[in-house]
Amino acid sequence: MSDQSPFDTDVITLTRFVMEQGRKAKGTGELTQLINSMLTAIKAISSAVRKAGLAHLYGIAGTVNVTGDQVKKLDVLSNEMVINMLQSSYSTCVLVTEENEEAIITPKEKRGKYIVCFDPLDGSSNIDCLAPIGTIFAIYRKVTEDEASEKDALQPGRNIVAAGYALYGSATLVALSTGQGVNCFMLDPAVGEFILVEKDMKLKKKGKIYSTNEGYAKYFDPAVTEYLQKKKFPEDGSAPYSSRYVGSMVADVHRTLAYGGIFLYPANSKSPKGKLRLLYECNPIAFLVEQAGGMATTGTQCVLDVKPESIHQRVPLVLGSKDDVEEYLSFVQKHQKSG
Ligand SMILES: O=P(O)(O)OC[C@H]1O[C@](O)(COP(=O)(O)O)[C@@H](O)[C@@H]1O
Ligand SMILES: [Mg+2]
Ligand SMILES: [Mg+2]
Ligand SMILES: [Mg+2]
Repeated sequence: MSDQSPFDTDVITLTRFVMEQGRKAKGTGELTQLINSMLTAIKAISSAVRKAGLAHLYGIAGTVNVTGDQVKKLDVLSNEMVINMLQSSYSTCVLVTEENEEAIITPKEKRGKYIVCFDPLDGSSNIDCLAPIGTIFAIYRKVTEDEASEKDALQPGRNIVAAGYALYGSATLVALSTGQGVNCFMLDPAVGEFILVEKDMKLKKKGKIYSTNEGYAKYFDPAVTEYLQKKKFPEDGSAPYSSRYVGSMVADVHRTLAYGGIFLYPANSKSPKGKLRLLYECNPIAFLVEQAGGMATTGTQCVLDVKPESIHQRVPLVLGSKDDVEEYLSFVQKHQKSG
């Protein structure tokens, strides 16, 4: 059929893409099953997000989660959806989610070899104002013969087998990497499939946008303050950077991947470890950013090299275009030297 036809009869869906990658890796198909189950949850969350206002799904659920976040109704619904879809894929043994204090051990009869750390709904503070929100996940292989436990999830991000995020924005997009670059797929609601829209996405070496919540400027470390000052008042005659901040990590990260630049959620005097959680926000996102040729650092080491100590631990996060992150690190080093 000519490629001028309006209907692609050989469309690359995410399901097909994952099966082909699994076949190439001569895998058992378990990872394919797992990712496809994650996609089912994402499609269901996308549908719920888009009718939340009509289905009275806005607002708070009335509880606070283990990291002190006020839990929204969509947080709870998304969390249950992901847990149920993943456990019924017969490919998981341990789940870690932002919304459960303890790790969830898959019932023996449904157990597989993968651990999934996920943020079922990212950007909860933006739900009721219709700003973009997302879902984030990282998949690891169980590496010990011990009985499945929370310890299986305490692996450095370098061990990630696959990671991705869904962005519920003007369209629903999934960015996924299984270690061979980042591919982006857009949901075609008419077909209910994610269609490949961008192969092997690469971050620009340097951008023109910085993204951070400047409401914390009073609490910023001097290195952050000086770095941001240089972005606003460059002394080399270059144009100042633009500032963009959605307040949903997935939205701010996807814009950084698409346009280049730098996203910062650093430590500050109020939050000495920053706010974002290592296992289900920083690690999966850092994996994708590195796969797209960018950098993701805590300020003192690559995010993916951090050895996790607890499942909800926070780390400072600065990520984006290599030149921008390296420039930021030069300010951190300068202030470390001057003590
Ligand atoms: O409001 P702040 O302090 O700028 O924090 C915004 C950050 O908090 C988050 O909403 C935290 O994620 P959750 O919504 O999943 O708890 C991130 O998506 C976002 O980057
Ligand atoms: Mg939260
Ligand atoms: Mg989040
Ligand atoms: Mg969340």
